[in-house]
Amino acid sequence: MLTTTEIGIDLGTANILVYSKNKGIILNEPSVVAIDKVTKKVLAVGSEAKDMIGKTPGKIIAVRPLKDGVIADYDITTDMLKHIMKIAARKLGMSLRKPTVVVCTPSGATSVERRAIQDAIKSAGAKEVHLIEEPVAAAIGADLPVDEPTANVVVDIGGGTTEVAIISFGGVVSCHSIRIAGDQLDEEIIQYVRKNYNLLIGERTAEKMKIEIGYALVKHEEETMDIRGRDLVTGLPKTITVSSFQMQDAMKESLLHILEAIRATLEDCPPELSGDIVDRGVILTGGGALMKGIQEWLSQEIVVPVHIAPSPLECVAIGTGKSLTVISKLMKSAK
Ligand SMILES: Nc1ncnc2c1ncn2[C@@H]1O[C@H](COP(=O)(O)OP(=O)(O)OP(=O)(O)O)[C@@H](O)[C@H]1O
Repeated sequence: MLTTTEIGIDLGTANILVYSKNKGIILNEPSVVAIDKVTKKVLAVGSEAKDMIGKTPGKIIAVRPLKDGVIADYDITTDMLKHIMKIAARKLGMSLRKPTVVVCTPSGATSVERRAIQDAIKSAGAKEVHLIEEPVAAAIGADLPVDEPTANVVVDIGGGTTEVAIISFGGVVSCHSIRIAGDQLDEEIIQYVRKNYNLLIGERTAEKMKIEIGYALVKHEEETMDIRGRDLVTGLPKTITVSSFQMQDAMKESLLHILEAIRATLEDCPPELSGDIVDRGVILTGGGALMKGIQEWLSQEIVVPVHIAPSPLECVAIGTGKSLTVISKLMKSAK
C-alpha cells in the first residue's frame, strides 16, 4: 500500500539514523557509501561500505559524504539518502511515498549548508523537509523538559561537530558549535602514532584505539592495545603497543577545545538560569559521551554534575522524530 508518512533523520557525519513515529529507530548505519569510480554506481551503503574503507581496489572508493556535520559531496549524499529511504520503507513494510522528513543540522551550519541538506532530502524523495537544530533534537531525545522555563544544558559530541547549548522555554538561550569531535580525535591519534612511531595507521584503527583505550581523564588505570600499521621507514607491516596514557596525550588538545566550548556556553548563561545548571547539571549525548572517563573529567573541570543520556548515540534521531508530533500539531492548527 502506498502511503504518506513522517520520519525523522539524524544525518550525522559518522552515522545516519531514521526514526519513525510508530516504530522508533528503524535504521542505524554508518554514513559511508562505496562507489564504482568508473560507472559512479553506488555499490554499498552503511556498514557494508564502512567495512571497505581503506581496503578497496582502485576501481571502488568508500567515501563519507558528510564532513563536520554538513554535506561535503552533494550527489553522493543524495544517493546515500535514496538508499536509506528505500531501506527505511522496507523496514516500515510499505512504500515510503513522499514522506515528511524532519532532519537535524548543526547549529553552526550556514544558511547555504542548511539549504543543501534540505535540497538533498527533497531530491531523495521527501515531500516536505523541516530542519531542527541538533542540540534541540538531542535535548528532546534525552527527554529533557525543553518547554519549561528552566536551563537544560546539552553537550552533543558527534563525529564532526560538538554542539553545546542551553535550552529553556523551547528555545536556544546560548549555544556554541565547534567542528572538533570524534573524527578530529581519530585524526590526532593517527598523527601521534605517525610522529612517535613512524607508523602509518588507518582511520578505522584510530577509531578502535579511541573507543577501546581512549580516556578523557588523566588519572586512570593504564590499559594497552596492540596495533598494526605500515612502518614509514621500512615500508613493512609492523605491530606496536600503545598505552591509554599516550592516547590521552594524543587527544588532549581537542578535548580542551571541547571543554572551552562548554565553558564559553556556560559563561553566556543568564544569571537567572545559572542556578538551574548547578542543580540539574549538564547532559552528554552523541558518541563522544561514551568515551571512557569523560563524565568524571568534565564534572571535575566545570564543577557541575554531568550526566550521560540513556542512549547517547540515538538521542538526536529520537529527538528529530519526536519533534514531528510538534510540527504536525502546528500544521494542523495552521489549517
Ligand atoms: N565508546 C566510544 N568512545 C569514544 N567515542 C565513541 C564511542 N562510540 C562512538 N564514538 C564516536 O562517536 C562518533 C559518532 O557519534 P555520533 O553518531 O553521535 O555522531 P554523528 O551524529 O554521526 O556526527 P555529527 O553529529 O557530528 O554529525 C564517532 O567519532 C565515534 O568514533
